[in-house]
Amino acid sequence: MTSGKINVTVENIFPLIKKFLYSDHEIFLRELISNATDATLKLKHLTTIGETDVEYGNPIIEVKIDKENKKLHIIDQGLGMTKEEVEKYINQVAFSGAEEFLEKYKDSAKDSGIIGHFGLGFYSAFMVADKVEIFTKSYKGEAAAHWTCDGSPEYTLEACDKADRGTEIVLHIAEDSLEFLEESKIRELLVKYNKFMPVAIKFGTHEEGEGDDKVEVDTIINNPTPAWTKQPSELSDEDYKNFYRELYPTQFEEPLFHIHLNVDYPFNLTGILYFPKLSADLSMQKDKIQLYQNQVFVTDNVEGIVPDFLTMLKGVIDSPDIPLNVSRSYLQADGNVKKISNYITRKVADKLKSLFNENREDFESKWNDIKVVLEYGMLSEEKFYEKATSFALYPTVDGKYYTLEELKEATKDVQTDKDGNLVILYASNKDAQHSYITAAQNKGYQVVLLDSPIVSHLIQKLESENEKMTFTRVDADHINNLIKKEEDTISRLSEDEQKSLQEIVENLVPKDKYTVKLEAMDSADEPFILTQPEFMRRMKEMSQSSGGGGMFGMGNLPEMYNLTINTNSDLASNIINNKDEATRSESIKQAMDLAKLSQGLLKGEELTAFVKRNFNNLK
Ligand SMILES: Nc1ncnc2c1ncn2[C@@H]1O[C@H](COP(=O)(O)OP(=O)(O)OP(=O)(O)O)[C@@H](O)[C@H]1O
Repeated sequence: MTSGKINVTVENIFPLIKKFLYSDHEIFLRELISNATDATLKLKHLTTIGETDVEYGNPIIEVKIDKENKKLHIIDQGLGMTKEEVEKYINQVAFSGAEEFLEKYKDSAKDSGIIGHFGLGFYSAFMVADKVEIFTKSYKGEAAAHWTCDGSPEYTLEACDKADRGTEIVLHIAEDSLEFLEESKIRELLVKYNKFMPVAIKFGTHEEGEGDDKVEVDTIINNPTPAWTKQPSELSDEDYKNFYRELYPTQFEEPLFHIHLNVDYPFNLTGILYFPKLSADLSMQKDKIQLYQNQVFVTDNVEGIVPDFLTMLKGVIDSPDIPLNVSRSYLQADGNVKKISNYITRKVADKLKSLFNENREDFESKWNDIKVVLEYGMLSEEKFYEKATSFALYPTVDGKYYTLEELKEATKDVQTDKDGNLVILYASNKDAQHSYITAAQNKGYQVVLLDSPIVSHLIQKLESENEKMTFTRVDADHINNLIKKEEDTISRLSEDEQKSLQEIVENLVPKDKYTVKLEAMDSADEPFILTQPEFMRRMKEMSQSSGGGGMFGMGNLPEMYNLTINTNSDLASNIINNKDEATRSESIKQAMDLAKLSQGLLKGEELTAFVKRNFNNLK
């Protein structure tokens, strides 16, 4: 028997490990199963390259709870360790055997999927155990070894009579960590971290079959070959959908489509991303993208790794090239991570483009479910904006879908104003802006429906990228003024009459809310029209959706409206010709209320008074 001191510079490293190594104590199980997986895959590798002729067979890893004795066992059938190796790999903390193995078998081991490289994983066992034992027998056939350590730097190492190849780690669970002896807790951790690890993991048994045929079989908690580890050519649409269900068993909605990521140079990354149907409440997206390293779950916080606008997607990414245990700001500065993020953006854009090209009708039918993500991407990632010009869609209120180029082509003849600007008309709400939409359609204009929350920002961007093109909401002005053409209708009222009409109305409506304008329009057009100018409204919307105090301090701007009076309407003539001030005021009030009503602005007390007054008039 040997005994000695574990070779560390700090006298007692274990309290430190316990406190600081990982804030999450539960990851000890992930670390130990990773070691067991590594040991198994290393043996597989050695048999593949003919270094050993031991029978590899069908090895599994077993996790066993011994509640009575407060022990947790992790047993593998991997390559095991000789006494010297325990000495070297376990006693020399922070000397990682995985790295040495990879160094030695550099070229051939690259694709073997070996996980460990920090060299502290094993010691995370002391976060939950006050004593740890290792029983291990090397594939080399030497006598088995038994190592014991009670959390102080002293250990013992002696021979033992373990007969089978492999390693058994026994954790004597500490009093403050007894939860790790609960079956439900261990199952939860296995499912969280090891659901897709590459070696089968047994946790308990269950019965299968009926009656006399009933047999007890091992319960394997993982799928060692998840879809993302396969080639896209091996997978059908149904396989991708099944994998989605495997990832999110409580999710009933099917994904809209998937993107298979697969690259090994200049960094290694595999994965499958899914476009989910987004719920209206984006903050509700609770099933997030999961990050794995060689099939070991790491985190579902992929901020900084996946571009912001894609964090609403679901699925997995697996990359050994993402540095872990580092701060998020470091991540963002890491060159590899930036490349990974760019690659993901590009793949997503390419996939969208091919979906658009291959089946445009289908793509159009999905547009409403994906547009928020894409529009957000166009705003936040310049590269994505460039690619998206070929597939971003602008649906009209009557269900036609145009790309921006097609929209320009379809509208340029009728919607170019006298200064040569193409005016794209849009609505944000089909019902609320119904009368304006109809008026525009009657003129032969196309009205696109842009109703995502960030639309004001998007059209600002589109205007700055496209010369001589502006967006105007259908209700931003009277139909005749939306697209200013060179045609002046003659006014029925003389200049003097117009002046006095303006004065009469201005005296009756609050000046700080309404700007009164006279306009000679078709006599059949509405006599009083309220509109909110595009610029004012858009600035207000943008400052609201940017949060905080608002862009340019415009968050608190009062609502300002243009009140346009149609000087060719009968009502305008009546007001001028009516010399009785009381009835004149009454008809102006009535007209004002009707104009407000059509904008949805007549509310509360005003609405009650309006309804009452009109009923009275019917008496
Ligand atoms: N179950 C096991 N079977 C065989 N060797 C093992 C086993 N567990 C640990 N070892 C050996 O001990 C070494 C140290 O393990 P440890 O977990 O501390 O570091 P690592 O796995 O190399 O890196 P990481 O910190 O990323 O886990 C391993 O590299 C391996 O050589």
